[in-house]
Amino acid sequence: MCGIVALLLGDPKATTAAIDIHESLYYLQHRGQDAAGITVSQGGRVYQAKGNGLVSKVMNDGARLQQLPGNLGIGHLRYPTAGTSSVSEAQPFYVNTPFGLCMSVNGNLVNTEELRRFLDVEARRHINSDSDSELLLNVYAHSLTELGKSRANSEDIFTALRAVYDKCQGAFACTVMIAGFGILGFRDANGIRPLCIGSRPSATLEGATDYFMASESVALTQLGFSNIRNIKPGEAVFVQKGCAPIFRQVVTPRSYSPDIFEYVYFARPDTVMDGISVYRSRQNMGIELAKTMREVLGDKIIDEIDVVVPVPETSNTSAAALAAQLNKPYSNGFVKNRYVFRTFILPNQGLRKKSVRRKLSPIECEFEGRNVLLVDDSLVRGTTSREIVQMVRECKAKKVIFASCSPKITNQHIYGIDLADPAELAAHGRTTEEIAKHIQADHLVYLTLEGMKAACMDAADKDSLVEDFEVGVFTGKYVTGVPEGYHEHLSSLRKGKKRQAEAAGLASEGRDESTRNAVLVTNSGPVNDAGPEYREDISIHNFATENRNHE
Ligand SMILES: O=P(O)(O)OC[C@H]1O[C@H](OP(=O)(O)OP(=O)(O)O)[C@H](O)[C@@H]1O
Ligand SMILES: NC(=O)CC[C@H](N)C(=O)O
Ligand SMILES: [Mg+2]
Repeated sequence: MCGIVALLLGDPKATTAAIDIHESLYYLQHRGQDAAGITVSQGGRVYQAKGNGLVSKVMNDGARLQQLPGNLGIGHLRYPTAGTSSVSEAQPFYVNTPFGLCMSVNGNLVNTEELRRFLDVEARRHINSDSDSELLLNVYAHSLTELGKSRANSEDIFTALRAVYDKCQGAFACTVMIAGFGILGFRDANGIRPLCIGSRPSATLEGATDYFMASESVALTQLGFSNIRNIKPGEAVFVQKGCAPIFRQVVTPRSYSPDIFEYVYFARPDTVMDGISVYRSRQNMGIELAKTMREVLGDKIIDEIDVVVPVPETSNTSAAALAAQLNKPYSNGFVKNRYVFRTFILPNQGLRKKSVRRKLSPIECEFEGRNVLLVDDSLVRGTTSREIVQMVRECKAKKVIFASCSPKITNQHIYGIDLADPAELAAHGRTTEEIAKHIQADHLVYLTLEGMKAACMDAADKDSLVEDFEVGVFTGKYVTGVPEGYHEHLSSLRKGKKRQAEAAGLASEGRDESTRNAVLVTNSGPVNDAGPEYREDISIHNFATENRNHE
């Protein structure tokens, strides 16, 4: 679930867009820890720095910003869902034809094979990586080229987008920079992935306005932007140098169904997404979960609970509300190591496992001799819950009850969160009792899907247009539908990649990710690194290009 941004400074002489973009990426780091990148433009020339790692590492604590002059630009934080973790798939992507186009994508496409064939055979564009985002950029670039203009106007920018909506199936929110011209943002026709825009007065040119787009409102508010407006499903916004933004409904919206996973896990609590406060939605989930627990477990078991403990960090908000609703003491019984990041979005299972203990440690006296209720936002592979329950038992708790703010996760997430092969999900083929046994809890309670949806809807402000939520991970029904054989295709890609990694001896658990190469690309397109690729899941092999015969 990547983070994307775009900025246009109102002062045409300004050169500091990269400084603000860099700053904003710190507020979105939780959306992707694998790679980061910034691309800016000055006088029509494109400058770019990207690589594997956190923003601070890639930008060398800001030292690289000196090489990034410009008054407009885009940024990206990557959490891979397609292709590999290779640095050649770090974003933004750049293509020189037409006009110098750069793109940052949050999302995932489900018809990549078809797009690859189209780009190879019909559009005759070379694709240099396994990333689905590179495909999306090239579909747009091809469509813009087909207009046959040597200079584009804002109308052309929107017209060319129609092909993206026609051809690309899946979920996407994108920011684009057209070198020296302006910034563009657009969102899929169901509004699955988020994007918003805001403005602030220019600090250096009186009367001028800066415009900024980002995945989450927190990045805007922290940088002094206000008048925040969500881009609607199927809508685009273009901000040309020196002009006010133009909003355009490119295609008819199919629905307004944001991904519910943003609210339960992904987004920061200080974000308001599509008119719904993430913080309030999590509080409501806690309240709903308390009610469900009473229904499922009965008063006796609830009365015996001595303490409610969140599994930091995302569940803190829900757990506090749940404790208040049950009238039970709340304790921060786990200490979160502030130097360890999100474990779920780490790229392999060995790292995830190791990270849980490194990240969370129990305060023994908060558990000893007590009936403990542990609350987490989600139970996906069960990596966290198994370790945590074990730790609480080591602290001599009397009883361990586990409660999840999400319903059972039984299906793949196909729109930008790399959940796992369904067979790796804790709930795969198991009843609730069997899952409780698997994580060694005495009882396990899940929030219902209706409860979770209601919790989010009840947190909506009066202007929110959200109609429903994308909940395919819980139901197996996805708002866009998927091409026939897609799940089997994903599964065989995963297996192939795993076999490849094992054969190369690279699948060892807990391998140090810092051995990956990082490069600084300035004013250039995607570059293939020679570094090891040992991500254990999806890799899409570029058969089309490989088999191309020029004779
Ligand atoms: O069942 P699992 O496969 O372990 O996945 C679920 C866990 O992963 C996430 O935590 P994470 O450490 O990523 O982030 P957080 O600090 O925001 O809670 C999530 O909040 C759950 O705790
Ligand atoms: N999490 C995301 O939004 C991923 C974007 C894109 N599919 C990639 O793998 O790079
Ligand atoms: Mg967590």
